[in-house]
Amino acid sequence: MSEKQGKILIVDDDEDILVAGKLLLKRHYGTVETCNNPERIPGLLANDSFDAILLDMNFGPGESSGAQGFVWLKKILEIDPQAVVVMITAHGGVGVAVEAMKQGATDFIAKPWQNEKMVATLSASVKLRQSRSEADALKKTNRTLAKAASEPKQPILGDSKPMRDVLSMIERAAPTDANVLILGENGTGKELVARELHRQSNRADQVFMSVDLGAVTETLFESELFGHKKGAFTDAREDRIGRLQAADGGTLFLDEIGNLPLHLQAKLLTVLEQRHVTPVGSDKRIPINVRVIAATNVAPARLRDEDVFRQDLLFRLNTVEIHLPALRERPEDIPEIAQHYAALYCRKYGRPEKAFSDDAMAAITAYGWPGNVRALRHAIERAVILSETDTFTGSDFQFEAQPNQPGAVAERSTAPAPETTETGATDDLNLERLERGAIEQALKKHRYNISHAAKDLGLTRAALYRRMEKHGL
Ligand SMILES: Nc1ncnc2c1ncn2[C@@H]1O[C@H](COP(=O)(O)OP(=O)(O)OP(=O)(O)O)[C@@H](O)[C@H]1O
Repeated sequence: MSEKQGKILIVDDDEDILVAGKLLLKRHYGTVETCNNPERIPGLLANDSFDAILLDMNFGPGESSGAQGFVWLKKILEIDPQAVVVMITAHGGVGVAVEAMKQGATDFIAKPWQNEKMVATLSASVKLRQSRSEADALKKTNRTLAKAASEPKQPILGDSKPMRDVLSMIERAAPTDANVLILGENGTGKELVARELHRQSNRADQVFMSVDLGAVTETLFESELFGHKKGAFTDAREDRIGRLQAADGGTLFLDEIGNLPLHLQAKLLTVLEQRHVTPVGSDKRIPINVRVIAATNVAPARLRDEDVFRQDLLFRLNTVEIHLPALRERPEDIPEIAQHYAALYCRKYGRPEKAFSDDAMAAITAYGWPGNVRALRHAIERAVILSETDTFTGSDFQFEAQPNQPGAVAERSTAPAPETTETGATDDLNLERLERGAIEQALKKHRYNISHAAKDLGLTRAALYRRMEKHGL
């Protein structure tokens, strides 16, 4: 907004002041309204929004205590807490003006005023109003976005005993603000559970901020989490708010916490203990109020090894621990999950809904699903796209051989493994197939630990997930 467009209100019972003020300010602002009776203020504010209000401290002959000014200042701020009010004081009434500022006035002008001083004060006040309005609008947008983001997009499916226990833990832990550590293999639904904890918590209309610690590089860890000041390092071209500060008031989800190197674990612990962050290059400590939910696929026994994970950090994170069972430990949940995602993808791809033949359901229920629910979901999506029959049959699903897995089903893969020569080099130079082969190999090598497989392949976890989806893995 340029100053020419601003809207100013002058409230004073002295007509001369009103005329002089209007004449002066008209040159700088789009609208200047005047009012000689403060009783009209509520009516004016009900119909209009002003960028600044000039308010006299005293109304009526002989008044000099400023009492009425305080009354009307309070009233204005009740009607519009973002209002910017500049008090007009009698010469020598500085003490009263200072008291008015303590009570919420933005500034004051002493009568008789100097024109330049009046214009400068009003200009600063209008800018303040503008930034207050912007901050207010941003807060409202944030709240709406946070609410939309925490709407339940995906139900947590499964009615097996272990899943009923998980749901009951969520219900009990969610409203308490206690830190929660979620443990489970890749694809078991850890992030889904974290979002559900947030959704059922008292912070549900605040932000849910997710940080994938497996994807944050060591060099950028502090800047990403704690923020930085402009100029703190070569690439710091402007101030940046860290993820922890951005999560203020809401829930901070620390995913892949088990992948954090020990020295960074120490830094994270300090911040969580002291409940404030200091951006890189700044000496200002910023208080933060976050509920921490962390997740990892690292096995509990390994997490309790102090050479791998700081035990003081573990104790800070695991006030409540939720263990997500692998899908092979609850095969009775598979039909419900399969049917849910089949219906979802049939709708998404505009296919008529399809049932599962008995042999198809038996095959997917018997399979060990090393990639857990995520892999089952992808298998269903692929079957929806490729299946040409009225019902899903066993041949619509491809399973990897799992020799050591109870319940493993026949091996069948769409892409034949690239043939290797005696030297171990491959003759098949088709890039797509090579990529698929390398990903399959890495996943098997790391027992479907996505972070480790991604690292081995030189990819981020997100990039690996995208490629797994592309190849239907
Ligand atoms: N119980 C469940 N019901 C429905 N969908 C589920 C369930 N568990 C997981 N999923 C789905 O599986 C996919 C993976 O879930 P999610 O990302 O929460 O797993 P994760 O354990 O956090 O995985 P990772 O450790 O690899 O990050 C998502 O698409 C999610 O919707």
